[in-house]
Amino acid sequence: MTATGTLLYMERVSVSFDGFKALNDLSLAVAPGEMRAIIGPNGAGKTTMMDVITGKTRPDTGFVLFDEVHDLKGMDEAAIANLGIGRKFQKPTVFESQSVEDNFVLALQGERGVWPNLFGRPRAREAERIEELLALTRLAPHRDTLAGSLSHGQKQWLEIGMLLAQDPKLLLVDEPAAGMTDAETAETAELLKRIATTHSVIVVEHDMTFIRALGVRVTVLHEGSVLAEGSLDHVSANERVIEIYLGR
Ligand SMILES: Nc1ncnc2c1ncn2[C@@H]1O[C@H](COP(=O)(O)OP(=O)(O)OP(=O)(O)O)[C@@H](O)[C@H]1O
Repeated sequence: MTATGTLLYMERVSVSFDGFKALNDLSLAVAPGEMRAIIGPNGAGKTTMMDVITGKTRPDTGFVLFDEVHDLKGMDEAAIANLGIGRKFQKPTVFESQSVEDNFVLALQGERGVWPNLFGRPRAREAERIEELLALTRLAPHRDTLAGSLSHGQKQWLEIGMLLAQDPKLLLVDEPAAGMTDAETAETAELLKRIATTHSVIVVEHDMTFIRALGVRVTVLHEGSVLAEGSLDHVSANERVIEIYLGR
């Protein structure tokens, strides 16, 4: 593998916790404009991998390069976020007492504080971006609804939209379908597919119906390394993948 032409490039990354290797020589490359699904049994290292990319955990060894030139290993979480890496954690964290639209206003104007945001008139470009985000997330009919009154699925879509307000080059999404109804899960797959037309996305998920709906390249992690990679059909036919999933 080489870093040329990649947006994210990890080479032989290892992370140990008290001698236990959560990541063990992990190598992974994601291309610009690619959506990649990461699967693997509990404890495979999926969360640790996301923590390394976002600077929450420092690798003991290996390279992590963003956009070919930025060495993420030496950067803190804020600097990595500023490079254009956004992360959506499993639990939604929206401003429950604000409307959907005002959540987008706050996300767009993040650093400037709440008062000018909510009481000043949004400028033309901001108003346009809000309409785009409402359309993308299909939340336009709920623009005046308080975020706290949304369904679990709608809150997740709102938060994903809020992350996009910062226009990250790479969006990391952690188990978006957890706790969702089947209809919400299908809608979430469609949302990520729309997002992936203009952003790179890495999504960690256990729900195979959701992974199939995404229709993207899948990386299977096991014991901190890549066990298999390819289409869902390709990795599902792999003997070792079948063994670890069926516990044989
Ligand atoms: N801070 C930590 N200290 C000690 N061990 C840790 C720490 N973080 C993770 N681990 C261990 O590292 C291994 C990998 O954990 P990780 O959370 O990355 O797996 P995962 O694939 O995300 O699992 P899950 O699907 O259950 O979320 C696990 O055995 C876990 O117990």
